[in-house]
Amino acid sequence: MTAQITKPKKFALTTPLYYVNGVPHIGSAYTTIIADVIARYKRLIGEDVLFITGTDEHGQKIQRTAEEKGLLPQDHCDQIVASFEALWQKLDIQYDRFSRTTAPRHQAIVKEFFERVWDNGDIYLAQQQGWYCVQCEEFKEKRELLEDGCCPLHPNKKAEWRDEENYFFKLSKYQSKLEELYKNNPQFIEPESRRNEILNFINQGLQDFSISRVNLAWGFPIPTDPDHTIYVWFDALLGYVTALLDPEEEPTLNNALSDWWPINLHLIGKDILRFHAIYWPAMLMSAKLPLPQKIFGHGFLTKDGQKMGKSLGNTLDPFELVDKYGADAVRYYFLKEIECGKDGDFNETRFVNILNADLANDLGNLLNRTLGMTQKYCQGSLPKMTATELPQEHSLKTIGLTLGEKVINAYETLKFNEGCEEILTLIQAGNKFIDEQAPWRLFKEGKQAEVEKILYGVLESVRLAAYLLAPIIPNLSSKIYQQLGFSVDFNQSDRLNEVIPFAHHSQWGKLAVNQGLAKPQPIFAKLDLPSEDNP
Ligand SMILES: Nc1ncnc2c1ncn2[C@@H]1O[C@H](COP(=O)(O)OP(=O)(O)OP(=O)(O)O)[C@@H](O)[C@H]1O
Ligand SMILES: [Zn+2]
Repeated sequence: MTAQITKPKKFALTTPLYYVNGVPHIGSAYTTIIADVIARYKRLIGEDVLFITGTDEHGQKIQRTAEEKGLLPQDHCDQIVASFEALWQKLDIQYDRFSRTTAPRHQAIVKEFFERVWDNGDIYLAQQQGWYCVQCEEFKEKRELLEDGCCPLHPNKKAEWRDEENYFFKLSKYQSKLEELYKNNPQFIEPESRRNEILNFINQGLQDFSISRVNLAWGFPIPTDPDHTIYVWFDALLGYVTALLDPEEEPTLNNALSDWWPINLHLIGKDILRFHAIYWPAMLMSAKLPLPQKIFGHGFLTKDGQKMGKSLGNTLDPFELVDKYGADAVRYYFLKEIECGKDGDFNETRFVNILNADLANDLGNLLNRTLGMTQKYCQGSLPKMTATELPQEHSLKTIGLTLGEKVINAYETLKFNEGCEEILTLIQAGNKFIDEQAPWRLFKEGKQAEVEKILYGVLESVRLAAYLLAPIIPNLSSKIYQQLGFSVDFNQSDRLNEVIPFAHHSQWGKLAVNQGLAKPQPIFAKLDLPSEDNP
């Protein structure tokens, strides 16, 4: 008899390909952290993951930025790309592919795709007149602009009048097909508020959009007319497809789409929703290709209510933030404190307070004090008992038994803040349990079995919390697991599900009997409040 080998499920996800008009800021980091958490979660449950990020390097915005710096566009792009890569390393982002739209093989993919759409009769030449926001690389309706003619997302940049001959894509032809798509797949655009935004927009009737520019050197030429340059967005969206090629593979659409297409999730900010939820599926329909499964548009990190952005310069330096507080702290804060989908203001005092409360006081302290007591009362090894010996009404067991399922559901639906809250409930209950049960008193009274029972329940709670938080705080979870006697590093991305199988470790009561415990060491030192609050 031959054993049946079931192949793991595949999951491909992307961040936007970020414009290289400036070094990455905390907003770019926000999307990439969320995508990394999803990728890590999917790997942990044993799925085969392809996590794509990268950079969008063409267009007027980049050409102008390079000119201002007196650099060749390609040199400018290379410099900025290096800082993106450095930031992802600093934040422990485990991406599989970094897609750059200036890669020569990307040009081959764009050309082949363009030709498909052209052959389908969906491209024509016409006059384009309108207001163009170079920062968005998008035409805007007059009514969308602020009174002074600036784009609301870029209130320091005036939209520019354009009147030129462009190639157009027949978006209007796909109106009813797109309506059908949204109707038959209510989960294609999430969250609900973003879906409604797109439904409202499409209800006004879709207009064809121009997919070429004249008088712009920095980009790929239109294959049928080299006087025109392909519109940066047409090119950029295809960067997701190029990323699917294996490193040495010949760049053809067939090769690119053979293994990982269609992509399961495009994670983006709400600023680029229309491109992904309308233009992109229509372009794919025109090329007769399957559509991605889901577009999720999260909210903005804001400063005084305004979107933080490279163009506006009202951002925070993520390098500084990580240097000061560590990668896990930054990752945790954004996932726990901001509902994925809603906007969130960043405030450093709040940041420090949350981390001190959750990671230093609740989680770190619970591990530390419980391990300390285990050293003192149980000679440093795990109480010789199993979770089945704990009564059904045990307060931590009650929470722990259903926690895994709740947290899985939170990860699957991108409700990370709810997942974190659920886990914190167990941690806080653990601290309360120790205070109430006072094992130090029981130890003095010689009630060793009771002491062991208490410590086991609490250590198991910390273990379960650490496991379920591992996609968010991989370094802290590794430290906790190691102190609990497992030789595990959650940053080891392959075979994690074999070493610490999800089906087992995500459940309550799996701490092994007789496991050797390490000496307690604080996992997260309390942070100082930023200087303006700490005179
Ligand atoms: N303030 C923000 N909050 C959340 N995500 C952001 C923010 N700013 C940028 N992003 C992420 O980056 C994507 C946009 O990338 P882009 O390279 O255009 O950055 P940008 O800083 O918004 O640039 P610019 O200010 O020039 O428009 C968004 O879709 C989102 O994924
Ligand atoms: Zn704009």
